[in-house]
Amino acid sequence: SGSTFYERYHSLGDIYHWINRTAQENPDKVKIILLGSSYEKRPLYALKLTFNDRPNKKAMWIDCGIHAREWISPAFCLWFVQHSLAFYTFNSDISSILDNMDVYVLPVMNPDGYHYTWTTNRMWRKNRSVSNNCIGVDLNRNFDANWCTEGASDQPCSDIYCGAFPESEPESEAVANFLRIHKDTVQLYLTIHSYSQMLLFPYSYTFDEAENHNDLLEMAQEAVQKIRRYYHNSYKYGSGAKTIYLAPGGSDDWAYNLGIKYSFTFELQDRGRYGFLLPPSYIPKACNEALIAVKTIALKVIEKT
Ligand SMILES: NCCCCC[C@@H](C[SeH])C(=O)O
Ligand SMILES: [Zn+2]
Ligand SMILES: [Zn+2]
Repeated sequence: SGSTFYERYHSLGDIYHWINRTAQENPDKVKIILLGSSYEKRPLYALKLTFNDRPNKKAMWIDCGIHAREWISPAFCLWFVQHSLAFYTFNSDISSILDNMDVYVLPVMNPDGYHYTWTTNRMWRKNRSVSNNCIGVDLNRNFDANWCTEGASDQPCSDIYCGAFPESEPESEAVANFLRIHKDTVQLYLTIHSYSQMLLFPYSYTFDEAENHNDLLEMAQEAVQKIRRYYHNSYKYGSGAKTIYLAPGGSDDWAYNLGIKYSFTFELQDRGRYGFLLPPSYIPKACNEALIAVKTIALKVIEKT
């Protein structure tokens, strides 16, 4: 039997069509926001999910596809939007989240790189900006958070090239600009990556603990316990520096320092058997695991604020 739309990976063009179709089919709940454009002048579209007109509601942010080869990431953003629209009335978790928070979803933060993995090099990670003799900046090293210290490279040919300066790239600048403007309403920042099955929180640019470390640790622990209980899969969790590696200039650390005190990086399936080439048949389980974790964290944020 043919798998459904949400159990397949989609080209950039298909995702742009999905964005337009989803907004058209749900005009009262879904708005398209143009955040800016990529280096190659592709639009950076985010969807804003608003399920009621309650005044001065808070919001959460999910970005996907910052790293081009991590195809399960955009697949999750599409999965999340579809699940929210389809299950809002039936699922109490989803409805209590969406009753309390608007959700900004950026399905493909790095469209040039994503397109490049479909046409030319499946293993591409960075964006496609041209520096002197190499292409691409690692957008997750380009934010203004201890920028270009240990865990990033100042070499343009490196896969962790930090860029010429913080927010040198149109993609990271567009996201940073949006979050700066909305920092008082966005309470939860989530950025979706693959692979290695981890739930990470600040800091990754230092081994120092974040001021609400215990809160973040408890929330990650609870989310990981839910994944284990419902999907029998194990995820690691903890601060980025200790749990994965030192990584400065990251969007999560930057959002945290901006004042978004609940900030998490997800590393989705798997642990290396397929890695970035996770087969489409794994999309439902990988996305359901991420979904229950996102719900758990979002509900805790609502509880605490
Ligand atoms: N903000 C850094 C979080 C930890 C590293 C995350 C991974 C995802 Se592929 C990376 O950017 O190397
Ligand atoms: Zn990544
Ligand atoms: Zn990764």
